[in-house]
Amino acid sequence: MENAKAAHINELVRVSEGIASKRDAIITASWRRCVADHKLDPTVRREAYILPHERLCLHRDAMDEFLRMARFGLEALYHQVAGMGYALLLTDSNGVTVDFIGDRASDDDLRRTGLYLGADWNEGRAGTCAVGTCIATGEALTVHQTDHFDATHIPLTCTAAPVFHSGGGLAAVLDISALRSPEPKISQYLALQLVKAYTHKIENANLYNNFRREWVVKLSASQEFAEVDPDFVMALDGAGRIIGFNHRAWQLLAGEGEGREDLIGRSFSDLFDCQVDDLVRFVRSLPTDQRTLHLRRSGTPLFAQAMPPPAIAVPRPRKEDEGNLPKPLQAMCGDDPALKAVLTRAAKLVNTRMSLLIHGETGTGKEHLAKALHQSSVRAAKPFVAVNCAALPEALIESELFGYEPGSFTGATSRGKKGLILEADGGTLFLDEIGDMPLSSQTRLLRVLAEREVTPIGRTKAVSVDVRVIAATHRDLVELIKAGTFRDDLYFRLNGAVFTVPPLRQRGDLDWLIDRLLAERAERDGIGYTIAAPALAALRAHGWPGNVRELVNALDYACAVCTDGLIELMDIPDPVQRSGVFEAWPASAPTPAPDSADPAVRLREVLRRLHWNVSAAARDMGVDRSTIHRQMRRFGIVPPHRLD
Ligand SMILES: Nc1ncnc2c1ncn2[C@@H]1O[C@H](COP(=O)(O)OP(=O)(O)OP(=O)(O)O)[C@@H](O)[C@H]1O
Repeated sequence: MENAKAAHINELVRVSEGIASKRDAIITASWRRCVADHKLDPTVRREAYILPHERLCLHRDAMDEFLRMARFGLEALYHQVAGMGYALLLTDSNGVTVDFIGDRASDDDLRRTGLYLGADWNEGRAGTCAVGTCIATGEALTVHQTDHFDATHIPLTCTAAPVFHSGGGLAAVLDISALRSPEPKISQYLALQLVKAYTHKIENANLYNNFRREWVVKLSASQEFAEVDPDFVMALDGAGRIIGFNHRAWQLLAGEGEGREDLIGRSFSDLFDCQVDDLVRFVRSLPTDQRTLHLRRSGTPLFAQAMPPPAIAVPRPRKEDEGNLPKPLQAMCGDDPALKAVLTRAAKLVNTRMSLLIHGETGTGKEHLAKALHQSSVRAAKPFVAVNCAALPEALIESELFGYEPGSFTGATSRGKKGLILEADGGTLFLDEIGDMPLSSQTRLLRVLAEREVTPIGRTKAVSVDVRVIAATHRDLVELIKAGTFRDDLYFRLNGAVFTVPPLRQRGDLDWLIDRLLAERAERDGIGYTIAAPALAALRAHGWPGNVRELVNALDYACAVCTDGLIELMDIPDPVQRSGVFEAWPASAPTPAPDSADPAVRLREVLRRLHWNVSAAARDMGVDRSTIHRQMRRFGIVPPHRLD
């Protein structure tokens, strides 16, 4: 045995030095990666590494819902191979074994060799192995006996295949391994086919689970299999765009050089000779042998089955919905075409259960819009519950949102807590600053959205809940997804429809808004307000970085300090007066003497503070980058790196 290990190490060294080998290319490429990239020494043997229990729990918690769903697939596969000496491992995308089924009689051997719960099979740690190399390449493969990099693993045969998320990223790896096997690698051929078949089943189950309320289209070359075991599965939103897919669908549809994520958002009718509205025919009206559609690129015919979203009882639109906007939405804007278009589209969705996502800078009125949507809907008589995800401490967010049973954790009150989601039952839950929600809460929120159930902390049984979720953010969620701090599956659930509330400086109805807010204050205070021309000019000239909130505050201040209801320039808050001058500064004006209230000095200060980053300064001052550039030219401000 020691000789075999020595020969193995010799071969590894030769291959890593570039000498050709008869082994599969995927194996030799991995050996070279282990030496060149992972800096593993072929002569050093490493025992299997099993994560401590607490760390394993973190890995398991992060994919809790997926694990529950995949368990059935694991058990079904284990039944197929029971008695043949195989153990089954499901690892996360880092190679940590988060689920495991093995023969109890071999428990000690399995644990020692790392075929066990908590074992880390990342290629960087374990060397060439089925799980690690599958993660590194995205390919299904068998790593048989001396294919392993580390001589410690030579007795094993391991076969693994990737399981992808319905949004494209790697979700998990399914592995089937044995402590002993015949020498020829071909002996594992059936194991490879089985693992591939089960990863496909798990992917499909995950997709159906994630998109229970969307159109799901199943396609197969066989009429009989389209329903029961389709090859290609896709989820579509109401506009017919792809929002989820299985790996085979990606292989079928992706163009040259396209990544998995590129398929998201593609129009179904661009890829197939079929519109989303035609899918209804594939549900029941056509005989099964006529339920075919064709791939546009190649003309390939495929049999189709479609699962429609569950029917939602939408009450007949009220009279006012038919032409004009519902009153609460109407009250949000004057004659601004961009905002009007947003409100008109939103009005059509008030009574759907679709989750909505509202984008916009701070203070633009995202919560105001969410409330107006709630008040315009049939849920108006039920609660509107707003949660600021950024303001809730991470430790409290779960108990605040999901509630808890009496005494379920240290610090829990003796009466327990209902939780904000259940408080909103029947009404609307507004999740402000959703981009700041911690990942663990995102996982639980996803389950609430998918299953319409909440499980309060300390309770084993879920409680069903009926909420309309509207989320808002001023952050770029796609960037957060790329950075790994926001779940892509939650994003796809939330963005049933996306609205962007324009910043106040871009709105064409500022005068209307000022009038409206003053009229509201007049009614509140029992006094009529008039605004003098210079004061109005200052309001018009301001950049409003704080948007409507800043305007509301400015007018509240002006109403409080003005005399006899006449708002003069001096009644406007200082910063607004000043930046009014700043914005309206004539191009030919002489450069003013330095003074901290001076716009040139202020701009220079902001730029210096933000290391001369024009975009950051524009954000800080609530104006466009072009305004900053223009004003730098006007005031002769030159960044230090351009001085020479
Ligand atoms: N169209 C509007 N008409 C009247 N008041 C408005 C309008 N839009 C916003 N407001 C008022 O402006 C203030 C800020 O609005 P809101 O809280 O909805 O903004 P937001 O975009 O949710 O802010 P943040 O991102 O900071 O949470 C509130 O006092 C709100 O009542």
